[in-house]
Amino acid sequence: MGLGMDRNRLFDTPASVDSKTNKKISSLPGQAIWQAVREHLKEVLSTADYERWIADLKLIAEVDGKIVITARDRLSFDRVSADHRHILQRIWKEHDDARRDIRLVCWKDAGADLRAITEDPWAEAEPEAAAGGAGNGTGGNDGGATSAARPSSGAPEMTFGTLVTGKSNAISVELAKRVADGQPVGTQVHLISGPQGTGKTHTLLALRTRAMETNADATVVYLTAEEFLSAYTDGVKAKDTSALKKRLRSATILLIDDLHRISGKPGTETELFQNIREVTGQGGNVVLAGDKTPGELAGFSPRMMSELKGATVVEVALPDEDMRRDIIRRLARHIEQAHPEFVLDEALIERIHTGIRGPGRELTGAVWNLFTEAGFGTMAPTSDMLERVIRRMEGEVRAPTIELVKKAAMKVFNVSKADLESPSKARSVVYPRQIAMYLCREQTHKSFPQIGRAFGRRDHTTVLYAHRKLSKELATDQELAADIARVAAAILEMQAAGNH
Ligand SMILES: Nc1ncnc2c1ncn2[C@@H]1O[C@H](COP(=O)(O)OP(=O)(O)OP(=O)(O)O)[C@@H](O)[C@H]1O
Repeated sequence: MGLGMDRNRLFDTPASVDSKTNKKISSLPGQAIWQAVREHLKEVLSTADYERWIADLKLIAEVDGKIVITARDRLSFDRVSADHRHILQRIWKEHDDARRDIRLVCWKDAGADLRAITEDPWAEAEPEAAAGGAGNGTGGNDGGATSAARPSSGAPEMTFGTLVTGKSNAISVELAKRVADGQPVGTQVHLISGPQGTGKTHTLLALRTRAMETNADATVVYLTAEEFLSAYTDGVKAKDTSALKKRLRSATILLIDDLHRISGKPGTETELFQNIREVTGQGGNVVLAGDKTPGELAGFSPRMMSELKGATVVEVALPDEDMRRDIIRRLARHIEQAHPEFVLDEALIERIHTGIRGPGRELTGAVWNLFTEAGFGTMAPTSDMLERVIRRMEGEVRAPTIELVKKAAMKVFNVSKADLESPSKARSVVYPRQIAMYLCREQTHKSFPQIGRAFGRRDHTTVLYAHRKLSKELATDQELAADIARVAAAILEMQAAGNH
């Protein structure tokens, strides 16, 4: 895959200086590095995550020494910021001898400085590709496949053959197989619920593959709730949602992933509800997946709740010990077929199982990281390599709580919790509060409204404003950057001391 190639060759164009901001800007820096970074990410992320969130990112410029990578819309910006920013940064630095920092921006919010030096990076995308992403809500079995289902190099396909089954997911797997095979399952709407990373997407995509293999008449449409939301919003803006409706209603099996992500959006939810009704009215099946049971879901309308409560609900739990070992073992064996040097013995498998505390996603992530550490499978993995992977991953994936971020800011700036949550506009309070809000957004994976509520029930726009302001100022304000780093260091220290 040519990793490491061109590491020292930067395709930088001569830098210019923006007269208003005084920032040094050059367009198209390090495209060769970006290519290598994308290949590397393809190896370490799941196929679904890579195709859904990374494949569409564009590197557009270098501004004041930072590499600017842009996401097409707020949805992908938010998701990449929350879930993949750290790994993107780390892998970039591995490939860039200059070890530049990355700045992630949403193209829709990009400032005039960036728009002045680069055209809309997606303008040239061929219509098919542009339509197949998060935009139009397609994703059936007829070639309009959703990004999540596209195969990529390396990772095993998400089928029932590669899904480890045990006590924690036996019922959801059985349900999915029955739906795929067209066997009656009682209701026509089904909800698979369970914690993140436990294989719900894997199950839906496996269902899809099986239905396509066994039933030529089946029309399977898979899309995430966010893709639905985004397609619906685009349709409303264009005053035409008919294409989305037509597509969804053609389904004999409709699969909607990450359902919880549209709770609290009444228009979208009503539209989804009507599509569900339409599919079931024609005798089709709908399988929804999300990280909450109907009882835990908040923010849905009574009509949608009643629909969900009438559904068959199957819960997926965290995998037990044997399943965890099996998830690691199966992926390792899969990689070994293409990379015979990459042999994971039982001791290493055991160490991944004990060292990585998270669910399936983190276990498979650890195997891919070890693969990378072992020269992309060109060397036998060793326990030293694995210890490095575990240290990196466990450091990276443990997000602090909002309360811990507050505590760290209180310690660094010597302010009280009451100050941070108060309406005070004194600079001595506003400054630490904004830094705490900024770090909450960067590190806790919480939404703007959740953070706002935790800071004296403030509106989410206050948090959004603080985050935008600091993100912008950080590029030029060394003192601010140092203060943010001090709070981030205090968070790490407190975590090391067992605080969460
Ligand atoms: N039981 C399992 N067998 C094999 N692989 C698994 C299993 N559980 C999880 N994985 C792997 O972990 C990764 C994450 O799984 P997946 O995306 O399906 O989880 P999820 O429950 O949908 O998560 P989220 O709620 O965050 O969307 C995938 O690469 C998947 O193949």
